[in-house]
Amino acid sequence: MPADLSPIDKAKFVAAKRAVDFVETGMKIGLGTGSTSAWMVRCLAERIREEGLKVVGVPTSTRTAELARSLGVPVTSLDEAKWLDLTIDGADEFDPQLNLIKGGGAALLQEKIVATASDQMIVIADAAKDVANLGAFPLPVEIIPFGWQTTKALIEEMLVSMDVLNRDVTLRMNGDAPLVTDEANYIVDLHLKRIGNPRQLSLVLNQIPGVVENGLFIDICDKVIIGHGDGRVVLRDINSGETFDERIEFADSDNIFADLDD
Ligand SMILES: O=C(CO)[C@H](O)[C@H](O)COP(=O)(O)O
Repeated sequence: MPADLSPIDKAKFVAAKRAVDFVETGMKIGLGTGSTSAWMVRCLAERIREEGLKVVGVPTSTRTAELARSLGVPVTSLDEAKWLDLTIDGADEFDPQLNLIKGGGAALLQEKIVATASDQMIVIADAAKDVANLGAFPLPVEIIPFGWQTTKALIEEMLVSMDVLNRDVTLRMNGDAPLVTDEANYIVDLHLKRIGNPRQLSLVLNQIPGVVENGLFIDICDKVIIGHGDGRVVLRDINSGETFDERIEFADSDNIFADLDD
C-alpha cells in the first residue's frame, strides 16, 4: 500500500480496489462520483491496462467522465448503454439496511438514475460512513433554480408538518454564487441530525414541486465494501448474506497514484 497516503485515503483506496474485483469483461459499469469513486476509476483503469479487461463505463458526473477518459476507461451515455450490470459509487452515510445518503459531491441526480438502472450497486466507503441512523450528514436535495426560495420554504414547511426537530435548510454555495449541478440545478442541504423514517422522507420530498430528487437511496444499494486505514476490507450484503473480512497489501504504483486530485 502506498506509504504516503493518509489513513482515510488508504481506506477509500482499499474499498475501491476490492470492489473492482467484481467487474468482469463485457460489463457495463456505472461510475460513481467523489474521492472514493475516483480511486475506483483508477483501479478499473489499471485492470483495463494490465489485464485487457473490456468494459464500458457510464459516468455519473462530468468530473468522473473527464477522469475516466483521461485514464483510458471507455465511457458512454446511459441512453446508449440502456441498462448496466453494476454501479460502483461512494456514499456519505449508509445504515444497517444499506440505505444511503448521497450527494455530498452534488451528483446525486445522475448517481440515482444510474444506480437504479443497474442490476447491482456496490457502495465503497471508509468506516466513518457506517451509521446506525442516517442524518448526521446533511441530506442534499436537488431543486430547480426557478422559484428556489419557494421550494426551500415548502421543504421547511413539510419538515415542520412532520414534527422534525432539527430542520435547518441551507442553499449550497460555490463561493458567492449558488452551486450549480451538472443538470443546471441547485442543491439545498437539510440539517436534520437524525432521519427517523428515510423512506417516508424521500417520498414526501419528491412530492414537492421544484424538488428534482433527494439524496436518500432506499433499497438501491446491494453491497457495501468498507475500507479501513490498515488495509482491511469488509463486505456487507444484507440480501445474500455474503461477507468477507480481508486485508489488502499493495506496492506503490505510479500509474494509479499520480495526479489524483479529486
Ligand atoms: O454522493 C456523492 C457525490 O454526489 C459521493 O459519493 C459522496 O459524497 C461520497 O464522496 P467521497 O467518496 O468523496 O467521500
